Amino acid sequence: MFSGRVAVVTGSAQGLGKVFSGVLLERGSKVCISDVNQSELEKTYKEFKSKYAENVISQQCDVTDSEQLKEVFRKTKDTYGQLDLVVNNAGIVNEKNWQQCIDVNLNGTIRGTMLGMEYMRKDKGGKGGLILNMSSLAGIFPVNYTPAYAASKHGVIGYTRSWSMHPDVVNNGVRLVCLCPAFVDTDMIKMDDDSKFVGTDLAQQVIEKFGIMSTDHIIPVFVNAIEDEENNGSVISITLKGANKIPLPMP
Ligand SMILES: NC(=O)C1=CN([C@@H]2O[C@H](COP(=O)(O)OP(=O)(O)OC[C@H]3O[C@@H](n4cnc5c(N)ncnc54)[C@H](O)[C@@H]3O)[C@@H](O)[C@H]2O)C=CC1
Ligand SMILES: CCCCCC(=O)/C=C/C=C\C=C\C=C\[C@@H](O)[C@@H](O)CCCC(=O)O
Repeated sequence: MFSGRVAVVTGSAQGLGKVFSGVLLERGSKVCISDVNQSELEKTYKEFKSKYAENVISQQCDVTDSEQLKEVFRKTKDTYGQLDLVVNNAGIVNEKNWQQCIDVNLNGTIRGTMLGMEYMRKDKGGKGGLILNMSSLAGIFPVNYTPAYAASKHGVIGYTRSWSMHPDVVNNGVRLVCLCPAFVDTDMIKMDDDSKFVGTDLAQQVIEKFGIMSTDHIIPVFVNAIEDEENNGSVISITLKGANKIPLPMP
């Protein structure tokens, strides 16, 4: 299932993207890691390269820049000859610069999804594959201290679910899944920047309510989404209590 498969993971210099890339490499996949943060990307690349040799390549990429993202896909296909998995993981929280928040989280995911379909659809020369989009519990619940972030993550769910129901996509072997974790122990949830939230105290209260998961807690759900080839269109919440498929709301 993993051995010999080829993946692109955005925002993979650190945090969940780095963990996901490590999981794929450990299981024998080939991975193109990419991130806007060149210095962190370089460090992660060196770390992975020493363990996984030619199974890892790296390409700096800001997901708000279509040409840079296209280059990630081009380089991956040129190097490994195929593409089987796209993890649209790059994300930020920034309520002051809400435009950037939407552009990275939602538009970046849309760009990566469109490229993923272009490279993996059977009618376009691909072999089918999985597009795994990172949403959040903030894509399911309203979040009063991060409205733009919540909007971006609600958008990721709507976008992913919509394509997963398109016959041209389903019939050409591409499936799409959304992961929606609660708080995970990465730099994203650090209270280190006033521009992140509208009300750090409100954020703290909700973090206390949900608790903080280790990145390890997300791995089995990530692995299962890849292994379960019947899984298309799922939106999976992940909290300390476990993982659940969120049913479609009925009007
Ligand atoms: N940490 C958490 O509590 C949760 C995180 N998520 C989502 O998981 C994903 C990963 O987040 P974390 O690892 O927690 O955060 P993180 O802050 O540790 O990592 C995010 C990575 O994305 C990169 N990035 C930011 N802007 C970018 C851009 N324009 N282009 C390319 N890369 C860019 C960063 O440089 C960083 O390496 C995000 O989409 C986030 O919204 C979802 C739910 C909970
Ligand atoms: C603080 C960093 C945010 C970015 C990381 C992230 O995506 C984490 C999100 C985690 C969970 C958010 C959930 C918020 C829910 C509440 O706003 C509330 O509406 C839930 C009410 C549920 C209930 O009443 O039981």
